Amino acid sequence: MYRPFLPVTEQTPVVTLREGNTPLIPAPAIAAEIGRQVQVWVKYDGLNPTGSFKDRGMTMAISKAKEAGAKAVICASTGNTSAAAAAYARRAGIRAFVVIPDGYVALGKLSQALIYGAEVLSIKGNFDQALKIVREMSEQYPVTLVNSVNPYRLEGQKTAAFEIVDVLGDAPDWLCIPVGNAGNISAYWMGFCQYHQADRCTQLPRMMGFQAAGAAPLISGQPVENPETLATAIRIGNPANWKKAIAVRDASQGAFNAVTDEEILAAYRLLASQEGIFCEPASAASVAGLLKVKDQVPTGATVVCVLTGNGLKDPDAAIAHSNNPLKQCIEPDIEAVAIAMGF
Ligand SMILES: N[C@@H](CCOP(=O)(O)O)C(=O)O
Repeated sequence: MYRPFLPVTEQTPVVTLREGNTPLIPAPAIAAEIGRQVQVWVKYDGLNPTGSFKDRGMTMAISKAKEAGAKAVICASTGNTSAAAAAYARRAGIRAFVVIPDGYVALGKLSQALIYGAEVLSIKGNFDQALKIVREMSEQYPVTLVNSVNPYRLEGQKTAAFEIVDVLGDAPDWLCIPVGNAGNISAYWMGFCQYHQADRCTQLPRMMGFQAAGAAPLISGQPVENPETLATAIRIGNPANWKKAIAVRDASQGAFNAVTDEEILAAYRLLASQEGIFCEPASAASVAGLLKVKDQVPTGATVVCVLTGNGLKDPDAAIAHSNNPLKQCIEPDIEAVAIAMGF
């Protein structure tokens, strides 16, 4: 459907798992927190084949790598990129190497990379150090880099913007999005701009980017040497797409803000308990950010919050931060269960 907007030809061996076409879901509970007839939607990209938005970019990056004859791909990852790279490389019959920060990749993501057959190397360092290594590796060895510095990644990821316009009939007034390595905000903007040029929408959104307070280089203006946040997907201190993201913010008259881990967790719980939507913690930064700046939302505005990854990616976070304690060790009879249920 979006082929005319993508750099593919008849010769491109398209490697796909039928990614994209994810739901744009109304979020009335979040809208009620803001009031003033503001409409809030969430773009739930956690419903992609490997559970995150990375699949949109990886179908393009791996297809183009295969077209160019690559035999191996490499990425640094906080988890989602590694899962997507591993799955699409397997589908293409290409080797995948992933370099991850030891101890900071959520369980679901690590298990995905392993079961898809990636060769996983965990370093005693953070994501920024891992990215530096894989960039150098791709310059010195026959491996194609599939992080978001690969331009085909952003080409694929821009399709999420097309889908939003196709559902809403126009671009939203605001797009709220988590910012880690800052590729996705750049991809969305490219998508909105291309659709605008093609007369598919009449306006462009303000791009509102949100980083975790402990990993907020785009807000402080300085790289963060030791980024820290429970939102491990955006635990990045020196984003590869830094300059692009600043250009997007300025061109869209948008803004970047930081949200604390407590604000992220409050939004994470709100999404699950009020909207029935289970995303990973980093995804909830978009909603946490919207709620933080809610007084700035124009009356009657349409706002889309991007939810980048599925909650099942990080089951430890859900168990640790749920308000609902597990009622354990109940005797196996109906009376004991009824009492535990409060009847
Ligand atoms: N959160 C990311 C970090 C790498 O981002 P990328 O978009 O440059 O691949 C991940 O999932 O690894």
